[in-house]
Amino acid sequence: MSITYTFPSTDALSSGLNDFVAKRSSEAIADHGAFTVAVSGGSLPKLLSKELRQNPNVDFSKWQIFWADERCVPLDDADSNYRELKIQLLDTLDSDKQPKSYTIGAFGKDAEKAAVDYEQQLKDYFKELPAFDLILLGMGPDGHCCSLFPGHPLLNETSRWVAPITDSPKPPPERITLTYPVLDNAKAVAFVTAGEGKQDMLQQILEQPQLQLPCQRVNPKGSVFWFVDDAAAGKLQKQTISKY
Ligand SMILES: O=C1O[C@H](COP(=O)(O)O)[C@@H](O)[C@H](O)[C@H]1O
Repeated sequence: MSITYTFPSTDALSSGLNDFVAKRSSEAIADHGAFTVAVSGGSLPKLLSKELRQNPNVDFSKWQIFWADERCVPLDDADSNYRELKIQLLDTLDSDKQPKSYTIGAFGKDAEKAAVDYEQQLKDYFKELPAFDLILLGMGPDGHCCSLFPGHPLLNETSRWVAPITDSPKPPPERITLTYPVLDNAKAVAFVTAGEGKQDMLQQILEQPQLQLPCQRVNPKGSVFWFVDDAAAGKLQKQTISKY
């Protein structure tokens, strides 16, 4: 099942996302004592954190945060997906509210070593194929999500949970990414995208399923949600959209 929610502005989008994530977090913590979430980079950390960081009802200390993809750079590098979430969310939380963050190891540009190490971190926590409570994904202007790019052989990876990529068309070239076996085993996946620059790609992804772009190939056991602003939704047919 896929549901698309649109919002009149990016502030309203952040607000809707805050409600949604807070509810998912509370339900997961009530059910099994933790909220396992995989977070993307790009524009997502800012859209996610704007309201969420001030939400007193979210028990961040029970969050287990993994990254949907990460660039093979130091954690304090401007390209680090971890760094962006740290700035937008983690640094704003009190020390007793800090989540557990599972960051990429320090292997320089060695994406293979980083992927093996990150998969082991997932295995140590989940013991079996991860069933994330929520995976939060962005949508690149070419339809990529995580570091799964159109036409790339990694789209066909079926055994690794975390794969290396050394030829990412978007810099930096060396990255690691969750693979479809993990994405498709999630309890819920939420795509978040905003801005007029995403209009054409969003229309293709939601209304031209035959294209089989990376975002369209995400087919989890749980539901898929799209959180988009009106600017990005400008070319969608009305029946594609639901009210939040
Ligand atoms: O490189 C990446 O890009 C995508 C999309 O980013 P956006 O800025 O267009 O939202 C992001 O989801 C991914 O995590 C990141 O590594």
